[in-house]
Amino acid sequence: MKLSVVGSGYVGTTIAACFADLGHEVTAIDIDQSVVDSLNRGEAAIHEPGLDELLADHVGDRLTATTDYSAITDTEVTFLALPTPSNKDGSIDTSIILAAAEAVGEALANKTDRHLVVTKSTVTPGTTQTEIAPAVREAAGDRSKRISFGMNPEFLREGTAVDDFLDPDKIVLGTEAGDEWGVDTLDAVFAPLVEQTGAPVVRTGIREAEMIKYANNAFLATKISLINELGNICKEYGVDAYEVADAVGLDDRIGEQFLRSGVGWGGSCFPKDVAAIIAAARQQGYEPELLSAAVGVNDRQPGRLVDLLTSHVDPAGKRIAVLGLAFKPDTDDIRNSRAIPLIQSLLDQGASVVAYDPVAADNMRENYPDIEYADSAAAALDDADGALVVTDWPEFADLDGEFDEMASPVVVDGRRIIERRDGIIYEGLTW
Ligand SMILES: NC(=O)C1=CN([C@@H]2O[C@H](COP(=O)(O)OP(=O)(O)OC[C@H]3O[C@@H](n4cnc5c(N)ncnc54)[C@H](O)[C@@H]3O)[C@@H](O)[C@H]2O)C=CC1
Ligand SMILES: O=C(O)[C@H]1O[C@H](OP(=O)(O)OP(=O)(O)OC[C@H]2O[C@@H](n3ccc(=O)[nH]c3=O)[C@H](O)[C@@H]2O)[C@H](O)[C@@H](O)[C@@H]1O
Repeated sequence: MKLSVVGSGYVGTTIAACFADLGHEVTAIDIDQSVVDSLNRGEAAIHEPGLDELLADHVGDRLTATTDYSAITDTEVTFLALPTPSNKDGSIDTSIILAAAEAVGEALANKTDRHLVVTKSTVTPGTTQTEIAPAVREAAGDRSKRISFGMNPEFLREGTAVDDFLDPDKIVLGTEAGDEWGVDTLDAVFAPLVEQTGAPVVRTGIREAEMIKYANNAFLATKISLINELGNICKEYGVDAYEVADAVGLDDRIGEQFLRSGVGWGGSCFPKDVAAIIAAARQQGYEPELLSAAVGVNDRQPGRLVDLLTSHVDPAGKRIAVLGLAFKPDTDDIRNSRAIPLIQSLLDQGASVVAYDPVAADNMRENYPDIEYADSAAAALDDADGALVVTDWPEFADLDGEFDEMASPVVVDGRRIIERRDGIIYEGLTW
């Protein structure tokens, strides 16, 4: 099939490359010329394992990128993979996706055949039908009756995006009631993936599909906050939260995943999506107490990490190493990284911060141009009076003699990645 994907960020680039890999002909559309140029060279503008290999296989053949929306008219289905950032009150800002929807509608005004527009972005229940569809339809004018709408939430994780997309736990396809053509068309897009993986397909309504995405992320974020709360209690007792979580996770009803306690959840989605569903619930007149508490626990964890450091060393005027800047390993994404409140708190207390991350330093430099960025964990630790471990990059597990070079070897681990060892003062956040 011929598909177009509007927005070539983490989700758009991944799904465009994966759809091409599944045999579809894909046109990626982005407003940013440099993103388009980079894609057409076969290079992703983002760091995501396996993506460049897929691009190398398919760019110039089944995958091309352009800034020209008119390319949509030559495709059957358009996926909208645009950002849906937070407004101040936590609700989603739909201005970017609506601008794209309008541009899609303008292009479709020149198409005679039927077309399916699918929301891939995370949007609160009702957004596709009450905002996106009207924006497309108004711009498409007379042709608007030939346009169907769908919602296909994305569950991929950054760092494992390609594997997650090509081996999903589930595929959720939301369409409008009675729109058989829409159902069949969306089914056809995913048929090669279903054939390849046997993944279960959930066929549902558009609002249900929108809500499933929020329920999924709210559940996972709350699960982490719950294990963090329990971990904080474990720390008070001197009990190892990881031993507790390992045992608790053996209960099939709980499951072993997402029970790693520590400095909390960051990234572009959990914070934004939990805030959005809280705001949306409030708009409906419901006050979601548990989700607000999950955010509260998460917001508190970085402060607890700094408190553990200050219980051993006063950061004022001291050189403090921050190991890990990305919100999780295998990505250069620093959006809502726990490193941000940590660095800020250290600077507020007068510390001289030296940060290290294998791939995310350049992104953090935009937020904090004036702190020192080391080329290696060893260089960051050299002569440091304390170290905070923020991201569980596997290379940190190999650190050993590097700690001997610290001026005062206080290591506070927010991710359980460093081994407790002789010669260092080691504090785990929840163990
Ligand atoms: N990042 C992730 O892991 C996941 C994100 N999502 C959701 O997917 C959506 C997209 O997120 P990301 O891919 O992370 O965003 P992103 O910020 O990485 O990429 C967005 C892209 O859209 C482009 N763009 C902006 N305005 C445009 C326009 N009018 N026309 C064409 N292109 C335009 C930008 O230049 C950028 O390349 C969001 O709703 C997010 O919540 C869902 C699952 C996973
Ligand atoms: O909607 C999204 O964008 C995506 O959000 C998350 O994916 P992602 O944010 O890429 O990363 P995760 O692996 O879920 O980690 C999120 C945060 O939780 C933290 N985390 C994760 C697991 C855990 O046990 N403990 C923990 O603190 C990570 O360090 C990270 O800061 C979801 O896992 C994806 O299913 C979803 O598609």
